[in-house]
Amino acid sequence: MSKPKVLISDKMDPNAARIFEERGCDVDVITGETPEELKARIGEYDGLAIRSSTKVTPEILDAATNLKVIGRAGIGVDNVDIPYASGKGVVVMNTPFGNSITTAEHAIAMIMALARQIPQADRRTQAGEWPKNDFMGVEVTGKTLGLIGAGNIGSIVAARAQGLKMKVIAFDPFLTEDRALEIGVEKVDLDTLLARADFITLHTPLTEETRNILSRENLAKTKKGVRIVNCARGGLIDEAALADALDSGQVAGAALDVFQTEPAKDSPLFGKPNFICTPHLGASTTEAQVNVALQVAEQLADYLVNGGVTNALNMPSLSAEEAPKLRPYMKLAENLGSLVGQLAHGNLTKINIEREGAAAELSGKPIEGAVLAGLMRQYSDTVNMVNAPFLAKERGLDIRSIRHEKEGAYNTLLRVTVGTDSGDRSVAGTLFGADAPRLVEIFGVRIEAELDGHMLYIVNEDAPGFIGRIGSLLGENGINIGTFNLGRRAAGGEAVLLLSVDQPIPDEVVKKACALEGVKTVMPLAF
Ligand SMILES: NC(=O)c1ccc[n+]([C@@H]2O[C@H](COP(=O)([O-])OP(=O)(O)OC[C@H]3O[C@@H](n4cnc5c(N)ncnc54)[C@H](O)[C@@H]3O)[C@@H](O)[C@H]2O)c1
Ligand SMILES: O=C(O)[C@H](O)COP(=O)(O)O
Repeated sequence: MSKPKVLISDKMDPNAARIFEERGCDVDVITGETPEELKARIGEYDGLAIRSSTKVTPEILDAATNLKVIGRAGIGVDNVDIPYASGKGVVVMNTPFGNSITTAEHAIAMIMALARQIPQADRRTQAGEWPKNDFMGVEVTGKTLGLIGAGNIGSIVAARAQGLKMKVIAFDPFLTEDRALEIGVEKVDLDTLLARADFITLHTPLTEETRNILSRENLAKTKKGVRIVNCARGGLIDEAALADALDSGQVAGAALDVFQTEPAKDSPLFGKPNFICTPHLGASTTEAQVNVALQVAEQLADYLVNGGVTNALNMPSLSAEEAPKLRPYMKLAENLGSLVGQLAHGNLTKINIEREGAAAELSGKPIEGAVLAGLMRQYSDTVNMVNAPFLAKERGLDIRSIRHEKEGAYNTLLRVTVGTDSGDRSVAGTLFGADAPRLVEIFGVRIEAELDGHMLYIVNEDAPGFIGRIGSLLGENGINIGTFNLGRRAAGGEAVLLLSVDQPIPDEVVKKACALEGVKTVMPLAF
């Protein structure tokens, strides 16, 4: 049998190539190629090892006719089109913890550099100026640090900042009071954090919820003279608004490691006296790069040589025997988790996963993992079916798997109920035939829908003419409807509409839909 072939397409510690060879793979290290060059080459390879520079787009994946696995030596996988890779049957793995300490240390270094303007003072001192009177710093002792995102990296930053005698407050919808207590931070809402923090540091993935979380409006709500650090992802801050806030003095200093467009060759922030930056160096230490290179090579080689799955973002760990029976349930479970995660807002406290009829005969753990991965992917791009239950428990979520042997209206059913501040919310689904997952109930309303691609969820008053109005609105905006699914509580009561559409729905169309007569809720969804 020929050896699996792996391409390392981003700069990576040489230990990665060594491990691939030792584990029985052929490996090429070819970095810095253009997308066209990579597209021409990728067809030869079974495995692809990357960092953040290689963009794994649908075009690359279409050309990757032999590709079985992509390994990200690092955390963020926003450079990989995971749904498209999943559709092509390509497993995507990352190394969720290998560079967390290093990145947290970079954030702390940025906080200190901002407090004492070290880069600016260094530049002028080395230019022979000796500008001793131009750099009055601030102490961090006793200051309030606001964490936006208190996951792996955020909680390490919290521990380090506490060592510096800072008071740490955190905004993170997935942070439970127990976990907050454990890491010694005060859990607050975003507006409180903005109003109270002397320093703000961001540690969330880039999602639809976090994009622009420091918008112009939110920057205006900050404490005057705040200092801001972003070592997470570009796109979390409105860079033009930040530049204005630095000019006005609302923000006293900002330090970015990541930019909306990378490589950042130009930015409204460049040249501002109170702005410092690094070129996405958060993970760049010898220690972190050795960690992630070793881990990614071990994981990819194990999958290619032995079929073992570790830290996969789009695949559960399954034995060869169970796999075919469980696979359609896993898809249903992940979709139900994702649906309830996208629709249920507020602090989640509990999750009940009920299996009824034929589903009750199956192993509960993979189904639980799939529900939690779907649910938590809204909050973190490091979550997978293997680590989702662990992360959910660590964050204090009360998770219950419940079996009902007796069949109800369906001979097999999964029901996911989440408890939030505003009450319990529940969705349910079944399989049509042996393997076609279908949603059959949403928040108490019976409906039948396939959850796939881009969708629009609408709750409206059940009244004549509404379907025509929404159809016309989407048509006028060039949005093609794929499927149209309706349900209602009672005639003339609340109705639910779930549409699948061929493209993402722009914000302005969502706003127009919200303004239609009788509409109560409009939410774009993605599966
Ligand atoms: N600069 C770098 O080189 C570098 C290196 C490593 C990681 N990163 C990035 O850092 C980020 C954090 O990594 P991590 O390992 O801590 O991830 P993580 O998944 O452990 O933590 C992310 C946290 O963000 C929280 N979150 C999600 N949505 C939120 C929202 N709307 N508001 C507030 N909090 C929200 C989650 O609940 C979670 O606790 C990722 O984007 C990762 O890609 C950057
Ligand atoms: O998400 C990550 O792990 C970081 O952004 C590191 O990216 P890099 O490996 O390209 O430095």
